[in-house]
Amino acid sequence: MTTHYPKIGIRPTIDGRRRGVRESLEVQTMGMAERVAAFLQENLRYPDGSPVECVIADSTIGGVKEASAAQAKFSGANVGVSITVTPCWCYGSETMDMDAGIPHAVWGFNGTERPGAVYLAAVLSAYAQKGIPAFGIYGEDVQDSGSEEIPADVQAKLLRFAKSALAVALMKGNSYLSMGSVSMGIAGSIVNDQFFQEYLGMRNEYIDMSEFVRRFEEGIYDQEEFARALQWTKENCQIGPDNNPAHLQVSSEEKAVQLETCVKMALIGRDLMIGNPVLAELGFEEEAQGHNALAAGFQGQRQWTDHFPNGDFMETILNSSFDWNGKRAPYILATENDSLNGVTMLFNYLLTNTAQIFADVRTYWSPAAVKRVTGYELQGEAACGLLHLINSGSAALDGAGEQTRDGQPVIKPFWEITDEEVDATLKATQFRAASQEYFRGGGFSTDYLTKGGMPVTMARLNLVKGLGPVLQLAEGYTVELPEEVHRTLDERTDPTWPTTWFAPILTGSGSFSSVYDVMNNWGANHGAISYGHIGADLITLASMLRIPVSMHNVEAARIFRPRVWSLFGTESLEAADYRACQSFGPLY
Ligand SMILES: C[C@H](O)[C@@H](O)[C@@H](O)C(=O)CO
Ligand SMILES: [Mn+2]
Repeated sequence: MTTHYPKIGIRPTIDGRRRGVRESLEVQTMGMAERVAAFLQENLRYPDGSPVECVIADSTIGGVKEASAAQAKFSGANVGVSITVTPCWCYGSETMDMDAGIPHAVWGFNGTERPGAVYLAAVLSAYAQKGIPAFGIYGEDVQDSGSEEIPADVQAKLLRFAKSALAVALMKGNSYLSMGSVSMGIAGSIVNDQFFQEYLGMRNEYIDMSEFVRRFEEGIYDQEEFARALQWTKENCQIGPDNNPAHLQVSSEEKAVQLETCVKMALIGRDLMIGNPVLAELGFEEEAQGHNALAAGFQGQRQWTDHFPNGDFMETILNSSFDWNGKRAPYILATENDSLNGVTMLFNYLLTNTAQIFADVRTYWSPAAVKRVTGYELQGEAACGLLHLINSGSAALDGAGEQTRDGQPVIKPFWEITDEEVDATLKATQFRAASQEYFRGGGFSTDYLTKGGMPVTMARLNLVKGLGPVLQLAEGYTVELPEEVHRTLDERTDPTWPTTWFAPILTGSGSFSSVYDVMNNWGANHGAISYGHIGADLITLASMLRIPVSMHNVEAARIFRPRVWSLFGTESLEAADYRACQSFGPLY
């Protein structure tokens, strides 16, 4: 994984006319750039928790010579995001950033002394004409020329743009690693390399699951870390009751061996993704390199799980914000090698720096069906029905909701999580013998119940022949049911798997007319669930990648796409989005 993170390039553009105009604007223009840089550095962080870095052009940009000097500086500094700021008129196509491979935004100061908005409109039309979509940022209220303030509405747009643009930049050049191949015919695990290459700028790497066996047998893992990891697991991960019928339960000796295999798998899966210098010390220089994977998927079912312990422990631990080495950034690992859900998890993660829940979108429970089965009347956020999100596999432990902010359950970036929250999460989780009928090789599934009341967003990427990738998302809340109601519903499925009860927010139209409609329009068997209402960020990110959004419940006021999208129509934003994405085509 690339550790030299991409930077945000800031370009102060200016009216090139000397002998009065340019001179009078130098301080204000460069000041805008400096204040935007400081603002972004204060508010955005890279996946390792360090503040994002901005690079400001050496001079204000009044013409093409200075534009290319800025370009040269940026290309030597790994700039992956471009923000142009100006309080005044500048020469549109002469000052614009022409790098078509990165996201662009322009903030035109809303003032009266100088025409920043006129430049904004002029340069955005140049971007439109040249096929380089750019985001326009224009404050709603007029500011005085001396104002050093970044108004709240401008701040919100700068953050939404920069967060999404950094996600684009962070993906570029990294890999998705398939560990195994297609799981049980799941289309998302028929990995489409064209999609990764053209839409995400990512490479596809592949290994056969037999590589795990080779590493077990030849001892290609850090033995010291393995001993430490196993001990930590035994001390911290509670083994819950075995739910298998008596004749299928395996002995405790056999379970102990399975647990060792599960822990080894976690070490090996991580090493395959990002490499491990210790392997070089053991004489395995090639293996020490890893696959530069920012995300991965593990096939598991069936060739692996019919014989070996399942991937649940590995998937859960790697996706979580901590392990035996302490708190750390999650690794993004999809169950069943569902690469499209893996990429959705990656989007969610890069926008939030938080661990993700991977789940089957298993059951729509109507109020009537819940009432019939339990006698309970669904209420509150759940009054119109619920989705049961549950899966063997990749739900991060963080999904239990045992972290808090202002007394409310949350999922935080790893650097904000306390030791007490790690403990509470482990105490809220059981590792339960895998269902032997499904998993003949055994293993342990992660069992927790997500705390209610968390704002979350469920998203999913789909591929459609002739159309390409399409994103769908639903903002909503996690729900806490009365204990016996949960138990009755959970026991009808597989109670050894983690459950999240999800109530999407309804808008009364389209796919959000009812909870049933949300379920009925979901594109595949999985969803990626993130803490927070991040639908607007996902929409912005999708537009940068030219991925249309087929269903969402985000109000129009929060939707922020490149300005040129409005030239594809403003009456139906959804239709305009499809036309714009099709017209521009994939980013790479
Ligand atoms: C055990 C089963 O095969 C599950 O893994 C199955 O329901 C899925 O998760 C399919 O995505
Ligand atoms: Mn599944």
